[in-house]
Parts: sequence; structure tokens; C-alpha cells
Amino acid sequence: MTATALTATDLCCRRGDRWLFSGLSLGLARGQALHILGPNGLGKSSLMRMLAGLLPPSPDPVSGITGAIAWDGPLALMDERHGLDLGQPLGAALAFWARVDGPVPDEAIKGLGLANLLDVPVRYLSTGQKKRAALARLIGQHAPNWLLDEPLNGLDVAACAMVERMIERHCAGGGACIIASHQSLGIPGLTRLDLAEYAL
Ligand SMILES: Nc1ncnc2c1ncn2[C@@H]1O[C@H](COP(=O)(O)OP(=O)(O)OP(=O)(O)O)[C@@H](O)[C@H]1O
Repeated sequence: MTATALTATDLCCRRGDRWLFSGLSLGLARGQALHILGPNGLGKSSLMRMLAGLLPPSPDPVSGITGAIAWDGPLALMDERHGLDLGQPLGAALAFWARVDGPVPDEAIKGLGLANLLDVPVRYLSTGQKKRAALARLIGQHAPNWLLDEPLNGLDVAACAMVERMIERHCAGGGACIIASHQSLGIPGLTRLDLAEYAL
């Protein structure tokens, strides 16, 4: 029997006075990667933050039911908030998080093309370099469950392929991953959820 990484039931989301989606239930098994799709503004990032525990599910406007989210094991969220100190060199900014989460392996730093950037202040990094740094933080968290919000934005073609292989390896090693992205993803066995089917 496949072990469950996530069970989420009856999720509903309201932001301000705008209802986004309702009646969303999803399960994620160990080894599974799930692609969340949907047009701009539908609530993909909101769903990711909800699954990360940063945004509470809203009570359903009709049934009044408030959904539930249960993870097996820790999770790591990667979104546009990389959380790295803009005033610090990249190495020092990553070292701060290494004291919280654990170190980023040297081979990951090299593989992400960051080895020559460790003395560059985070604020001077390009968009793609900041994204690579955020991926380093993700790896440093050593979490079995990944939530990746637009992980390919700003990355060049080779780096996109590298991220796809990273996700594939993570899942092959028993991890689980949810990816919100407008881009198509070349990941074997990837399953898909179209948030438009739950839009209010
Ligand atoms: N803190 C907030 N307060 C009120 N409304 C918000 C808040 N954050 C987001 N929203 C609104 O919620 C809606 C969904 O936003 P969200 O970022 O989740 O969509 P998305 O599907 O990820 O969009 P995109 O594809 O453009 O990234 C948008 O209309 C947005 O303006």
C-alpha cells in the first residue's frame, strides 16, 4: 500500500471579499508529484499557502464546513519570498538558514551554479540566481514534502530541466511534491489538478 503524504478535504478559500474556490479535496501519496494549474488570480498561490499552514481554510459559504489539511511529515514551501537577507552576501544569508534548517550540501550549491556567487550580496543577484538560491534553501530544509509555487519562473532552459530532475529524484526517494505553475513540466508520472474546476 502506498503511504499517504497529504490528505486535504473540503478546502474553500476567500481572500478579502473575493471567493476563489470551494469543495477542493486532494490526496498526495509518497513518491507523487502533483501539478496545480489554473488561470491568473484563481487562487493557486493561496492554495499553496493554505496547504503550507500559512492561510486558514475558509468555511464553505453554503455548507459552513471548514476543511482540514493533514501532512505526514514536515513540509517546505518555496515561493517568491526567498527569505534571504538582501544586505548579506549569499553565503552568509544561506548560513543563517543553515543554522535554522540544516546545511545545504556542497554538491547542491555547485549543481545550482551558486558556488561562485557566495560572496555576492543577495540584492545584486539576478532573478534566476535568486530563484536558484531559493532552491538551495528548499534543499537545506531536508523536508520530505515540497510545495513549489512557480519554481521555474526566471530560470533558463537548462535550470528548468535541472529543477524537473530535482523533483523527479525527490519523489523517487520517497518525497512528495506539489507544484503550482503556468509552465508545462517534464516529470514522469506527474498528476494534474485544474483549480478552475473548483472556482466559485
Ligand atoms: N492578502 C490578500 N488579501 C486579499 N486578496 C488577496 C490577497 N492575496 C491575494 N489576494 C487575491 O486572491 C486572488 C488569488 O490570488 P493568488 O495569488 O492566489 O492567485 P494565483 O492563481 O496564484 O495567480 P497567478 O497565476 O497570477 O500567480 C487574487 O484576486 C488576489 O488579488
